[in-house]
Amino acid sequence: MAQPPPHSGSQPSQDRTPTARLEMSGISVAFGGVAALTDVSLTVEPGQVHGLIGPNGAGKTTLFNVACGLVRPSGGRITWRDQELRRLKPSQLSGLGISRTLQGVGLFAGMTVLENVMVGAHRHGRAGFLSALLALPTSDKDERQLRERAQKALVELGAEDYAGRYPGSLPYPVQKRVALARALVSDPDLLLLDEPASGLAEDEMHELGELIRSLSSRMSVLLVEHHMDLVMRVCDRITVLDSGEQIAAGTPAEVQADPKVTEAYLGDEVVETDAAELTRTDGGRNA
Ligand SMILES: Nc1ncnc2c1ncn2[C@@H]1O[C@H](COP(=O)(O)OP(=O)(O)OP(=O)(O)O)[C@@H](O)[C@H]1O
Repeated sequence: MAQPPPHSGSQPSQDRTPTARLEMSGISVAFGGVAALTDVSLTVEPGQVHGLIGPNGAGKTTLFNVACGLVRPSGGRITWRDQELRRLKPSQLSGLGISRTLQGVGLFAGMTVLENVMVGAHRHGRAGFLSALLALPTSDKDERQLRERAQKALVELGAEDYAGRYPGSLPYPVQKRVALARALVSDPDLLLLDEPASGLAEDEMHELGELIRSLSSRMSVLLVEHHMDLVMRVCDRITVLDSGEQIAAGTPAEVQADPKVTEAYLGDEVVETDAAELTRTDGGRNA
Protein backbone atom coordinates (compact mmCIF):
# COMPACT_ATOMS: atom_id res chain seq x y z
CA MET A 1 0.00 0.00 0.00
CA ALA A 2 0.99 3.64 -0.27
CA GLN A 3 3.06 4.99 2.57
CA PRO A 4 0.75 6.54 5.14
CA PRO A 5 1.00 10.30 5.08
CA PRO A 6 2.24 11.81 8.34
CA HIS A 7 -0.48 12.29 10.85
CA SER A 8 -1.03 15.60 12.55
CA GLY A 9 -1.61 14.08 15.99
CA SER A 10 1.06 16.16 17.67
CA GLN A 11 -1.07 19.28 17.38
CA PRO A 12 -3.41 20.06 20.23
CA SER A 13 -6.78 18.58 19.31
CA GLN A 14 -8.72 21.76 20.11
CA ASP A 15 -6.86 23.75 17.44
CA ARG A 16 -7.24 21.24 14.64
CA THR A 17 -9.67 21.81 11.83
CA PRO A 18 -10.47 18.43 10.25
CA THR A 19 -9.09 18.11 6.72
CA ALA A 20 -8.96 14.36 6.13
CA ARG A 21 -11.44 12.65 3.85
CA LEU A 22 -12.23 8.92 3.68
CA GLU A 23 -13.53 7.74 0.33
CA MET A 24 -14.74 4.23 -0.26
CA SER A 25 -15.82 3.74 -3.85
CA GLY A 26 -17.33 0.78 -5.62
CA ILE A 27 -16.71 -1.54 -2.68
CA SER A 28 -17.75 -5.16 -3.18
CA VAL A 29 -17.34 -8.02 -0.74
CA ALA A 30 -18.34 -11.66 -1.14
CA PHE A 31 -18.27 -14.31 1.57
CA GLY A 32 -17.96 -17.75 0.03
CA GLY A 33 -19.60 -16.60 -3.16
CA VAL A 34 -22.43 -14.77 -1.37
CA ALA A 35 -22.41 -11.05 -2.06
CA ALA A 36 -22.36 -9.07 1.20
CA LEU A 37 -21.67 -5.74 -0.51
CA THR A 38 -22.12 -4.80 -4.15
CA ASP A 39 -20.58 -1.63 -5.56
CA VAL A 40 -21.10 0.51 -2.46
CA SER A 41 -19.64 4.01 -2.25
CA LEU A 42 -19.43 6.26 0.77
CA THR A 43 -17.39 9.37 1.51
CA VAL A 44 -16.84 10.74 4.99
CA GLU A 45 -16.00 14.40 4.51
CA PRO A 46 -13.67 16.21 6.93
CA GLY A 47 -15.48 16.99 10.16
CA GLN A 48 -18.60 15.14 9.06
CA VAL A 49 -20.60 12.75 11.18
CA HIS A 50 -21.65 10.13 8.64
CA GLY A 51 -24.24 7.55 9.60
CA LEU A 52 -24.41 4.10 8.05
CA ILE A 53 -27.78 2.44 8.54
CA GLY A 54 -29.83 -0.40 7.14
CA PRO A 55 -31.86 -3.40 8.26
CA ASN A 56 -30.25 -6.52 9.70
CA GLY A 57 -27.85 -8.16 7.28
CA ALA A 58 -27.68 -5.04 5.09
CA GLY A 59 -23.88 -5.03 5.08
CA LYS A 60 -23.13 -2.23 7.59
CA THR A 61 -20.64 -4.17 9.69
CA THR A 62 -19.00 -5.55 6.57
CA LEU A 63 -18.44 -2.05 5.18
CA PHE A 64 -17.26 -0.86 8.60
CA ASN A 65 -14.82 -3.77 8.69
CA VAL A 66 -13.54 -2.86 5.24
CA ALA A 67 -12.79 0.64 6.57
CA CYS A 68 -10.96 -0.96 9.52
CA GLY A 69 -8.94 -3.32 7.33
CA LEU A 70 -10.62 -6.33 8.93
CA VAL A 71 -12.29 -7.38 5.68
CA ARG A 72 -10.55 -7.09 2.32
CA PRO A 73 -12.90 -6.05 -0.47
CA SER A 74 -12.95 -8.00 -3.70
CA GLY A 75 -13.45 -4.76 -5.61
CA GLY A 76 -13.32 -1.02 -5.12
CA ARG A 77 -10.95 1.58 -3.74
CA ILE A 78 -10.36 3.11 -0.33
CA THR A 79 -8.76 6.53 -0.32
CA TRP A 80 -7.63 8.34 2.81
CA ARG A 81 -6.19 11.86 2.59
CA ASP A 82 -6.22 11.50 -1.20
CA GLN A 83 -3.98 8.44 -1.15
CA GLU A 84 -5.22 4.99 -2.00
CA LEU A 85 -4.94 2.42 0.78
CA ARG A 86 -4.20 -0.97 -0.68
CA ARG A 87 -4.22 -4.01 1.56
CA LEU A 88 -5.19 -1.98 4.61
CA LYS A 89 -4.52 -3.79 7.89
CA PRO A 90 -6.05 -2.97 11.29
CA SER A 91 -2.55 -2.50 12.71
CA GLN A 92 -2.02 0.45 10.35
CA LEU A 93 -5.05 2.41 11.51
CA SER A 94 -3.54 4.32 14.42
CA GLY A 95 -0.56 5.39 12.30
CA LEU A 96 -3.02 6.74 9.74
CA GLY A 97 -4.88 8.74 12.38
CA ILE A 98 -7.92 6.43 12.46
CA SER A 99 -9.46 4.97 15.62
CA ARG A 100 -12.35 2.60 16.03
CA THR A 101 -14.60 1.04 18.58
CA LEU A 102 -16.15 -2.31 17.76
CA GLN A 103 -19.46 -3.86 18.84
CA GLY A 104 -19.10 -4.79 22.49
CA VAL A 105 -16.30 -3.14 24.43
CA GLY A 106 -13.16 -5.25 24.02
CA LEU A 107 -11.31 -3.96 27.08
CA PHE A 108 -8.42 -5.91 28.59
CA ALA A 109 -9.72 -7.55 31.76
CA GLY A 110 -6.32 -7.70 33.45
CA MET A 111 -5.57 -4.00 33.04
CA THR A 112 -7.01 -1.07 34.93
CA VAL A 113 -9.22 1.41 33.15
CA LEU A 114 -6.35 3.88 32.92
CA GLU A 115 -4.00 1.27 31.48
CA ASN A 116 -6.63 0.25 28.94
CA VAL A 117 -6.91 3.84 27.75
CA MET A 118 -3.12 4.20 27.67
CA VAL A 119 -3.00 1.36 25.14
CA GLY A 120 -4.95 3.61 22.78
CA ALA A 121 -2.40 6.40 23.21
CA HIS A 122 0.67 4.34 22.52
CA ARG A 123 1.62 5.98 19.24
CA HIS A 124 2.07 9.27 21.04
CA GLY A 125 4.85 7.89 23.20
CA ARG A 126 8.30 7.45 21.67
CA ALA A 127 8.86 4.10 23.30
CA GLY A 128 5.23 3.79 24.26
CA PHE A 129 2.90 1.50 26.00
CA LEU A 130 3.87 -1.44 23.82
CA SER A 131 7.30 -1.25 25.36
CA ALA A 132 5.72 -1.21 28.78
CA LEU A 133 3.74 -4.32 27.89
CA LEU A 134 6.94 -6.01 26.79
CA ALA A 135 8.70 -4.73 29.90
CA LEU A 136 11.17 -2.79 27.76
CA PRO A 137 12.74 0.33 29.20
CA THR A 138 10.80 3.49 28.38
CA SER A 139 11.43 7.03 29.44
CA ASP A 140 9.64 8.40 32.49
CA LYS A 141 8.64 11.38 30.39
CA ASP A 142 6.92 9.19 27.78
CA GLU A 143 5.14 7.25 30.46
CA ARG A 144 4.01 10.43 32.20
CA GLN A 145 2.73 11.95 28.95
CA LEU A 146 0.80 8.81 28.05
CA ARG A 147 -0.74 8.75 31.49
CA GLU A 148 -1.75 12.40 31.22
CA ARG A 149 -3.34 11.91 27.80
CA ALA A 150 -5.27 8.90 29.09
CA GLN A 151 -6.45 10.78 32.16
CA LYS A 152 -7.61 13.67 29.98
CA ALA A 153 -9.58 11.29 27.76
CA LEU A 154 -11.23 9.73 30.81
CA VAL A 155 -12.20 13.18 32.06
CA GLU A 156 -13.75 14.00 28.67
CA LEU A 157 -15.83 10.84 28.94
CA GLY A 158 -16.71 11.47 32.60
CA ALA A 159 -14.98 8.22 33.59
CA GLU A 160 -12.00 9.57 35.54
CA ASP A 161 -13.32 8.19 38.84
CA TYR A 162 -12.89 4.66 37.49
CA ALA A 163 -9.24 5.03 36.44
CA GLY A 164 -7.92 2.53 38.98
CA ARG A 165 -10.73 -0.03 38.58
CA TYR A 166 -10.75 -3.16 36.45
CA PRO A 167 -13.27 -3.19 33.57
CA GLY A 168 -15.06 -6.35 34.74
CA SER A 169 -16.14 -4.61 37.94
CA LEU A 170 -17.86 -1.76 36.09
CA PRO A 171 -21.36 -1.40 34.65
CA TYR A 172 -21.57 -1.94 30.89
CA PRO A 173 -22.28 1.72 30.00
CA VAL A 174 -19.14 2.77 31.90
CA GLN A 175 -17.12 0.15 30.04
CA LYS A 176 -18.42 1.58 26.78
CA ARG A 177 -17.28 5.04 27.83
CA VAL A 178 -13.84 3.68 28.63
CA ALA A 179 -13.68 2.00 25.21
CA LEU A 180 -14.55 5.33 23.63
CA ALA A 181 -11.91 7.11 25.71
CA ARG A 182 -9.38 4.57 24.44
CA ALA A 183 -10.37 5.36 20.85
CA LEU A 184 -10.20 9.12 21.42
CA VAL A 185 -6.95 9.30 23.34
CA SER A 186 -4.86 9.16 20.17
CA ASP A 187 -6.58 12.30 18.81
CA PRO A 188 -7.71 10.54 15.63
CA ASP A 189 -8.72 12.36 12.45
CA LEU A 190 -11.38 9.74 11.83
CA LEU A 191 -13.34 7.81 14.43
CA LEU A 192 -15.15 4.63 13.35
CA LEU A 193 -17.97 3.72 15.74
CA ASP A 194 -19.81 0.40 15.47
CA GLU A 195 -23.05 0.50 17.46
CA PRO A 196 -21.77 2.73 20.27
CA ALA A 197 -25.28 3.10 21.74
CA SER A 198 -26.06 -0.58 22.17
CA GLY A 199 -26.85 -1.37 25.78
CA LEU A 200 -27.19 2.30 26.77
CA ALA A 201 -30.18 3.84 28.51
CA GLU A 202 -31.97 6.85 27.01
CA ASP A 203 -30.07 9.50 29.01
CA GLU A 204 -26.71 7.86 28.32
CA MET A 205 -27.58 7.78 24.64
CA HIS A 206 -28.38 11.46 24.75
CA GLU A 207 -24.97 12.20 26.30
CA LEU A 208 -23.32 10.04 23.66
CA GLY A 209 -25.08 12.06 20.97
CA GLU A 210 -23.80 15.31 22.45
CA LEU A 211 -20.29 13.92 22.58
CA ILE A 212 -20.36 12.70 18.97
CA ARG A 213 -21.60 16.10 17.80
CA SER A 214 -18.88 17.88 19.73
CA LEU A 215 -16.20 15.61 18.21
CA SER A 216 -16.96 16.85 14.71
CA SER A 217 -15.07 20.07 15.41
CA ARG A 218 -11.86 18.08 15.48
CA MET A 219 -12.44 14.81 13.59
CA SER A 220 -14.73 12.97 11.19
CA VAL A 221 -16.96 10.19 12.44
CA LEU A 222 -18.41 7.14 10.69
CA LEU A 223 -21.27 5.82 12.80
CA VAL A 224 -22.95 2.43 12.39
CA GLU A 225 -25.99 2.46 14.62
CA HIS A 226 -29.47 0.96 14.96
CA HIS A 227 -30.92 3.69 17.17
CA MET A 228 -32.57 5.94 14.63
CA ASP A 229 -33.21 8.78 16.99
CA LEU A 230 -29.49 9.06 17.72
CA VAL A 231 -28.51 8.71 14.06
CA MET A 232 -30.99 11.34 12.90
CA ARG A 233 -29.93 13.74 15.64
CA VAL A 234 -26.16 13.58 15.24
CA CYS A 235 -25.44 12.80 11.58
CA ASP A 236 -24.76 15.34 8.85
CA ARG A 237 -25.20 12.70 6.20
CA ILE A 238 -26.48 9.15 6.11
CA THR A 239 -25.86 6.23 3.77
CA VAL A 240 -28.50 3.51 3.74
CA LEU A 241 -27.73 -0.07 2.77
CA ASP A 242 -30.11 -2.91 2.08
CA SER A 243 -29.08 -6.44 1.04
CA GLY A 244 -25.54 -5.25 0.39
CA GLU A 245 -26.53 -2.38 -1.87
CA GLN A 246 -26.73 1.33 -1.31
CA ILE A 247 -30.38 2.33 -1.57
CA ALA A 248 -30.20 5.94 -0.38
CA ALA A 249 -27.83 8.66 0.77
CA GLY A 250 -28.43 12.19 1.95
CA THR A 251 -29.22 14.36 4.92
CA PRO A 252 -31.28 12.84 7.74
CA ALA A 253 -34.38 14.59 6.41
CA GLU A 254 -33.79 13.34 2.85
CA VAL A 255 -33.23 9.78 3.99
CA GLN A 256 -36.30 9.78 6.21
CA ALA A 257 -38.44 11.06 3.35
CA ASP A 258 -37.17 8.37 0.98
CA PRO A 259 -39.82 5.66 0.50
CA LYS A 260 -37.13 3.10 -0.42
CA VAL A 261 -35.70 3.45 3.07
CA THR A 262 -38.98 2.94 4.90
CA GLU A 263 -39.77 0.01 2.63
CA ALA A 264 -36.43 -1.62 3.38
CA TYR A 265 -37.02 -1.37 7.11
CA LEU A 266 -40.63 -2.43 6.98
CA GLY A 267 -39.66 -5.48 4.98
CA ASP A 268 -37.53 -6.68 7.87
CA GLU A 269 -39.56 -7.92 10.83
CA VAL A 270 -36.57 -8.08 13.13
CA VAL A 271 -36.05 -4.34 13.01
CA GLU A 272 -39.67 -3.28 13.30
CA THR A 273 -38.75 -0.93 16.12
CA ASP A 274 -36.13 0.74 13.93
CA ALA A 275 -38.73 1.34 11.25
CA ALA A 276 -41.15 2.77 13.79
CA GLU A 277 -38.41 5.08 15.08
CA LEU A 278 -37.47 6.09 11.57
CA THR A 279 -40.97 7.21 10.73
CA ARG A 280 -41.72 8.95 14.00
CA THR A 281 -38.45 10.77 14.72
CA ASP A 282 -37.45 14.10 13.32
CA GLY A 283 -34.14 13.63 15.05
CA GLY A 284 -34.65 16.86 16.96
CA ARG A 285 -33.48 18.75 13.86
CA ASN A 286 -36.78 20.36 13.05
CA ALA A 287 -37.66 21.22 16.62
N1 LIG B 1 -17.80 -13.66 8.01
C1 LIG B 1 -18.89 -13.86 7.26
N2 LIG B 1 -19.05 -15.01 6.56
C2 LIG B 1 -20.13 -15.22 5.79
N3 LIG B 1 -21.13 -14.32 5.65
C3 LIG B 1 -21.03 -13.17 6.32
C4 LIG B 1 -19.92 -12.88 7.17
N4 LIG B 1 -20.10 -11.63 7.70
C5 LIG B 1 -21.27 -11.19 7.21
N5 LIG B 1 -21.83 -12.10 6.40
C6 LIG B 1 -23.08 -11.95 5.65
O1 LIG B 1 -22.99 -10.72 4.94
C7 LIG B 1 -24.23 -10.02 4.97
C8 LIG B 1 -24.02 -8.66 5.61
O2 LIG B 1 -23.76 -8.83 7.01
P1 LIG B 1 -23.39 -7.63 7.98
O3 LIG B 1 -23.08 -8.22 9.30
O4 LIG B 1 -22.38 -6.78 7.34
O5 LIG B 1 -24.77 -6.84 8.05
P2 LIG B 1 -25.24 -5.73 9.09
O6 LIG B 1 -25.95 -4.71 8.28
O7 LIG B 1 -24.08 -5.27 9.89
O8 LIG B 1 -26.25 -6.54 9.97
P3 LIG B 1 -26.63 -6.36 11.54
O9 LIG B 1 -27.35 -5.06 11.64
O10 LIG B 1 -27.52 -7.52 11.77
O11 LIG B 1 -25.35 -6.40 12.32
C9 LIG B 1 -25.20 -10.91 5.74
O12 LIG B 1 -25.92 -11.66 4.81
C10 LIG B 1 -24.30 -11.79 6.57
O13 LIG B 1 -24.91 -13.03 6.82
